[in-house]
Amino acid sequence: MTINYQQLKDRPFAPVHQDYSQRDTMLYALSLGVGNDPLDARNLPLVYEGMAQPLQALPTMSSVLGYPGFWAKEADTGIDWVKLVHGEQRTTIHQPLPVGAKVVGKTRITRVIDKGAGKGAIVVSERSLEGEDGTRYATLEQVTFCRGDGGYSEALGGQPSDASLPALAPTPDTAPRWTYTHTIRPEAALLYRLMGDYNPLHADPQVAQAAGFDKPILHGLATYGMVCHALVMTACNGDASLLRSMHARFSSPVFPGETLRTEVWQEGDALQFRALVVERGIVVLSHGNASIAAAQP
Ligand SMILES: CCCCCCC[C@@H](O)CC(=O)SCCNC(=O)CCNC(=O)[C@H](O)C(C)(C)COP(=O)(O)OP(=O)(O)OC[C@H]1O[C@@H](n2cnc3c(N)ncnc32)[C@H](O)[C@@H]1OP(=O)(O)O
Repeated sequence: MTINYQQLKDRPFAPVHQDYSQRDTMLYALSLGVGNDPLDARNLPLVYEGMAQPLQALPTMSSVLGYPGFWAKEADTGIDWVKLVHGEQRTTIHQPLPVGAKVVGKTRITRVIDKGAGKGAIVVSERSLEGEDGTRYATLEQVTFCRGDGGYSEALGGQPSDASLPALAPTPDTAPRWTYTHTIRPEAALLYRLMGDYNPLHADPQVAQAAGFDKPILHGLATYGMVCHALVMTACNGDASLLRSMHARFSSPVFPGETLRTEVWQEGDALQFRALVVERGIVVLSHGNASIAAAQP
């Protein structure tokens, strides 16, 4: 299998229409473990519709709506799908997501980048998430690191390679303003895949081993959703509607059952963040940059 640059750039994606309800919104949050700390009532408006504060959708729910599925597995892509991992996710929020709506996701591939033989290739796709009434909710950029596809530009008589996305700033060396800890349930990946990413890497031990991991790893977007929850609980003081953008790099795999600690820095409306696995002491999500609607006290 070899990536065909032009075929990939031109790959058509049918618009994905989705009608989701407040039950889906609560299930999304529950799949990330929201609510497993019953003593923190600020979590309840994300998972329970009966509070005085109305139910809210976590902003990263946009990453599972209008999602085109695990299309990299289709033979026409030429991608060695077993070896791919999610590299980065960048989300720009135009309007807070309703807790239920009819939406449509429109996906296109914007960049294909050769990192060199033995290193990998990067595929960047962009999805516009819109309401069926034309409201723009979010623009999502997904960076896929295709570990098995490096050196494609030398194949097929020579192929182009696009410029990389602008680099994300690393987090500061100073102490973070906030930390927030999530206990990741052992079955978290089996639950999260039901949000629409059925990549067997997250469920099947044999596929995980073929990809070079001891066991199935957690979806990058599950870690991303947990970190978004941490941002909402800290810098947004529980108000999910304040988040305006959230960009981050997946720097190392996370395994279900581990403990995730998110660290957050704030300067005015700009946030920086990263997340570590406590048991192994390693950074798993880095280069986190976000913005919020107004500086919080
Ligand atoms: C297409 C269909 C869509 C499908 C979407 C995804 C579907 C999901 O089901 C899949 C998942 O959720 S996988 C789980 C989440 N992701 C991960 O666990 C990946 C963790 N990260 C890694 O393993 C390494 O960082 C790794 C392997 C990514 C890179 O490590 P190294 O090879 O050691 O990289 P390094 O030598 O440090 O750098 C080489 C060049 O690559 C750039 N880079 C590094 N990490 C990156 C990352 N995470 N994302 C994007 N680019 C990255 C570096 O900047 C460097 O670039 P340059 O040579 O230009 O300086």
